[in-house]
Amino acid sequence: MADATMDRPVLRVLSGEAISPPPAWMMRQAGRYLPEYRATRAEAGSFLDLCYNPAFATEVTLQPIRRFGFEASILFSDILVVPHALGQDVRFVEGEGPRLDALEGRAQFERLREAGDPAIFSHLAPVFEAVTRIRGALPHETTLLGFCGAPWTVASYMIGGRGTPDLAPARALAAADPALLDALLDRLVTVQTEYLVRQFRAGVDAVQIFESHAGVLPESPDGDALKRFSLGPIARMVEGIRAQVPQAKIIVFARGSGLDGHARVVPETGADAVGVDWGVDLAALRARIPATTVTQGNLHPETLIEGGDKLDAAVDAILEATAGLPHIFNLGHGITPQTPVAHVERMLARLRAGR
Ligand SMILES: Cc1c2[nH]c(c1CCC(=O)O)Cc1[nH]c(c(CCC(=O)O)c1C)Cc1[nH]c(c(CCC(=O)O)c1C)Cc1[nH]c(c(C)c1CCC(=O)O)C2
Repeated sequence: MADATMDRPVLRVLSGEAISPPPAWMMRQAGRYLPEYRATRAEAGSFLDLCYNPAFATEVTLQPIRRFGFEASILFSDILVVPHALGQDVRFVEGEGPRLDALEGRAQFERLREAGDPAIFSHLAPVFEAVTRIRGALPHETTLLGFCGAPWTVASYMIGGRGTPDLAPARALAAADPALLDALLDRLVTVQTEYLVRQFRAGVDAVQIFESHAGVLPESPDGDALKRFSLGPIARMVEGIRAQVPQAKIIVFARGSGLDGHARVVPETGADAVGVDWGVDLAALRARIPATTVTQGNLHPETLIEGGDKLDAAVDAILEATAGLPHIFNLGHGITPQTPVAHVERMLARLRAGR
């Protein structure tokens, strides 16, 4: 492990080292903007068939590494395989996104698998198999990232049955039956702690926890909803993972939590790095947090679509805001299907110009 850490630039940054230019990867780097992804996806069948087939999942994970030589590779899967493993029906509707059988109250909660049910991890076995294959196929110096969704983000999909802009169903359940929401969050903390531990045992070098819905939370009686519903449950996962994998490197991406929320991520969760969304002023965040804190991300996915001089300037601004500081280059949210591949190449050329 110690040797691999020294050889893998992303792991070195996660240990606190500033590298210039910073190592790079992109959220959703295996996805529909790549023709080779669309071809494999067509061959695999449905999106979930792709996720649960270790050979196909390995192939699409490696595609962006072959094409662009990113310094990190992220396991190809989805945050919603966990509700699926808990026994909830999950489908991906073409052009519309995920659909789950909404968890509206106690009756549906009682039907979910209990945290200790071995069927949960036999359902997820193809994910661990994919991790081991990917690690075996990646260049030695490429960091392999595992991931899962944060408890609140996953719970909001389980309750709403789909992505909704205001998360009204999840917030309504929180108001009507707060104990039920707590029970659901607890189950997700327990199951996903073990899920990430098993990803480490299968071969990932680090993990990212995606709190995509940190910007929309229920009311909390103590006025600190971010702690109660998001950072608190994530902190319990971080502690649980480290109890079993002491050297585990963990990135937390709390999208929509604002400058204050981003500044709280590392101190309040114990994570090694904070993922920065595109809405946050990176220079202002860096001025607020200790120089030793590791940051990642921030490039607006729309700027990548736009390309040209604006893209160059945005890359330069990120380099300037993080000069001499530990930073991993990334977007501030996932790359979208309409992004031209040539713009990704331009972004990397600008970034690597000084190398
Ligand atoms: C909220 C969320 C989901 N999934 C994920 C999140 C958190 C990050 C974020 O906020 O975007 C995380 C995710 N989803 C996917 C990955 C794979 C690794 C990667 O390359 O980043 C990761 C890390 C593949 C995917 N997950 C999905 C796709 C597109 C599906 C396809 O190929 O048809 C991919 C490549 C589908 C998905 N999955 C999800 C949604 C809302 C959608 C539909 C949106 C869309 O269609 O782009 C749930």
